[in-house]
Amino acid sequence: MKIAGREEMLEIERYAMKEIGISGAVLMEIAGNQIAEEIMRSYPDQSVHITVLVGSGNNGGDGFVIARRLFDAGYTPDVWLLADEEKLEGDARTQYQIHTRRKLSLHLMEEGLSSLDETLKQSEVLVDAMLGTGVKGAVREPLNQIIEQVNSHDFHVIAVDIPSGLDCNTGKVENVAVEADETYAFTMPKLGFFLQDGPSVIGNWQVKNISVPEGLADDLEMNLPEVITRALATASLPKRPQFGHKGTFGHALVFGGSKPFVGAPIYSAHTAFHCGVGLSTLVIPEEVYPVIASQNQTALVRTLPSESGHFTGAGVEEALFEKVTAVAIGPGMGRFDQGPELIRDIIGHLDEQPVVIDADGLFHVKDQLELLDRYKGPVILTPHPGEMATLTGRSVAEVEADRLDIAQSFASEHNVNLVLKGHRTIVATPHGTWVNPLGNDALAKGGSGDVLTGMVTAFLAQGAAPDDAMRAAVYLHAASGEQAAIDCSHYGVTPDDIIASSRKVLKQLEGNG
Ligand SMILES: NC(=O)C1=CN([C@@H]2O[C@H](COP(=O)(O)OP(=O)(O)OC[C@H]3O[C@@H](n4cnc5c(N)ncnc54)[C@H](O)[C@@H]3O)[C@@H](O)[C@H]2O)[C@@H](O)CC1
Ligand SMILES: [K+]
Repeated sequence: MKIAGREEMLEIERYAMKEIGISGAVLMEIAGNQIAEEIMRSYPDQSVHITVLVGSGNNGGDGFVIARRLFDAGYTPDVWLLADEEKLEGDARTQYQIHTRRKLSLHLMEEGLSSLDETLKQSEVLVDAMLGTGVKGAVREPLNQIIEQVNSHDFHVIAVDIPSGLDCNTGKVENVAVEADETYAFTMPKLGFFLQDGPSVIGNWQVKNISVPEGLADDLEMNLPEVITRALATASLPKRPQFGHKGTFGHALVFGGSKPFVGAPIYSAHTAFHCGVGLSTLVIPEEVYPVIASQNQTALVRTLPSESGHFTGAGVEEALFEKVTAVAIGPGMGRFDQGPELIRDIIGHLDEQPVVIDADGLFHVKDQLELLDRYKGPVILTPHPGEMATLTGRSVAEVEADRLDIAQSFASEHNVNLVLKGHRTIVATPHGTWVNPLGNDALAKGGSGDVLTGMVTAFLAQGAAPDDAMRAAVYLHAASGEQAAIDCSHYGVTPDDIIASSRKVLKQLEGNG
């Protein structure tokens, strides 16, 4: 499922109209019909009090269609035109004329905001057709006040295409936006659904096909980001030959650990094991061996010389003699003077196997990014926004405000594969971008990132291509967090619960495949 920004959506719709020949009025009719049908399905009782708020642009035009279809089906919605009727243009004007010529009831702004508030107080369902993809900047008077009124009421809010006030491209809410329970997006979800404030205002979202198939984006040679759907995540999992032996399923190696962080590498190595690798090996500083050995049952363990609880940088060659098929560097590694050299040394000794760099591994690599482009095998980086800020020399706020572009350009510039973690995690390669639609607060805990590293490394070790491994891992990780929150509460989820839930989720995905 592709994701569009404002300009791409306009170009695709223009193409559908001009080159394919479906008129804007037809598109609007289909769009409005689709949402009216959803409302009628959810609310079969025609006495339900529905209010439709209609704005001045084409989003408002959709609102007129929804209202007309509801009237036709025996409902009696309150329809409010929140714009000067003289200024309506194009298809929206046509819909307004159909509405008034049909003598369907319509409230105008002259009736006053207090009268509108009276209507809102009695409403059970609110259809938000005020502003769509065309919103620019902060919402102006009086719509900003109306949106605040809408948000203060407790009815079911259905947003047409996008909640009014949410920026389609950036996901930013400048001053105010409708807080929707349901958003029905036409043709494709919009970028803003996944960025900044978007996830907190869109509610549950669904795409409605209005006879503009997303495939038109390919005709126009657009390289759009895609949603990691359940089907895509399933298809991205490595295939498992039924008669394979443990050598078939790869060997994951996790370089990490230090005196303050003994749990991190264990989480990564255990996760790899739970996600299908034949063998999982921990490479740790020898001083932490007793603690790690006492907590670890699944992974093989190798130790390297250490000093003050960290690797000294010596002995890398010995740790890599196994038939390793993927390497993770960083979980719990900490910061120490020899870190950059250690990373160089590990990468220098690898034989084109995929390498995942996370946590302080990213800190040690930040001043030698050329190393990544030079390496002949695939490189996967899994930064959270703070680590991404370190890698790019920006502030966390700058990274968060421009996640998608920053991830895309970093991946292309350094020829790496990137998982930019966050509430809606982004996967970027030099060739494509994907957005994970899942994830919750249960994942926001120390150790959760180490689990994700273990998942990516596991799938790479089993032979998945980097984009497949990243998509499968971020989806599995987030779905496991959601599952764990159901089983253990949002407060109580630990990394071990995420690992345990990942088996449930993998079982469901296996069943789908
Ligand atoms: N283009 C098409 O073919 C189709 C468009 N559709 C609908 O059209 C929408 C886009 O329509 P438009 O491009 O007309 O734009 P919108 O209807 O989203 O908004 C444009 C109107 O909002 C006003 N406006 C913009 N920024 C504002 C602000 N900050 N404060 C207050 N008012 C503001 C503008 O003056 C303009 O009148 C989509 O979201 C979708 O709902 C659908 O009907 C399907 C077909
Ligand atoms: K809207």
